[in-house]
Amino acid sequence: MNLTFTKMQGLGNDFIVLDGVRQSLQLSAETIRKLGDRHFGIGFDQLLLVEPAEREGVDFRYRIFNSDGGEVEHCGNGARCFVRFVIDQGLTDKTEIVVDTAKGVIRPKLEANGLVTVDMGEPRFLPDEIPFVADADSITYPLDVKGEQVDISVVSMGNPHAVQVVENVDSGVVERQGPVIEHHPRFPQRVNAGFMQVLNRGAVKLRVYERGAGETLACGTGACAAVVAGIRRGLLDPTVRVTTHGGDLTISWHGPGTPVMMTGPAVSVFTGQIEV
Ligand SMILES: N[C@H](CCC[C@H](N)C(=O)O)C(=O)O
Repeated sequence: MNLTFTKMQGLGNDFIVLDGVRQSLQLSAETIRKLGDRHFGIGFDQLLLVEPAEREGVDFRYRIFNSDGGEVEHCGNGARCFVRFVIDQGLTDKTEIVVDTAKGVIRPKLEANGLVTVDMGEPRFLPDEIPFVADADSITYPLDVKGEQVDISVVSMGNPHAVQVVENVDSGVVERQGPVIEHHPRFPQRVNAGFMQVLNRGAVKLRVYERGAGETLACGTGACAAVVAGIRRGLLDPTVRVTTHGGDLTISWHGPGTPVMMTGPAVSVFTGQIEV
């Protein structure tokens, strides 16, 4: 089958986006892994599949697959690229879109300045909601990382995140601890491992070693989880600039019962075709 795809990126977190509205697509995990291979395939962190809405009041459905072939619940940078894609492809004439994802409904909006703002939904914290193995709910949890004792916060944005506050994100801690935390036995569905360096109450640096993809240049849900964790720890104000290796995101959260809001860029790189 000849597959048309659009290569996109949000702060260097890169995707291929497929139109599952005008064509019916069923891709196996093996095909997704092959497409995601940066040497033998196209290469991406995640594959985004745009599908027709399945119910009233929703414009589209959007599915997300990591480069390891696994389907996941949510992707923040991907949500921004999704909006850019459906508008560029003429699949909608709206600029504010209601989208069904595996984690629930999100509402991305293309702003007049070309950036995209996404209502990322409410964060969840209870261990069972992550999922994370713990005896009780807490702001932080001690975690043994192959002999290193660290304190993490756990946050679900629909997908699981373990967030640490570190002195220096570029000290080697991401390379050393990221893969170990991703596969830590206390995370039954694995986890995205975030490392946050607090610069001041309105600015952080963040690196994320992602579940099923390894370290990415930026992680939207990871930025949301990190800001929420920092606010709950009393370290951050409600609106924060998150600086990643791929660039800056603006994240806002006003406490329990409110959604996390994310604003950032979305860029189409090229469109191509490939035989699958
Ligand atoms: N890069 C995505 C996160 C993908 C999440 C995926 N790595 C997982 O949850 O397994 C983002 O911008 O939010």
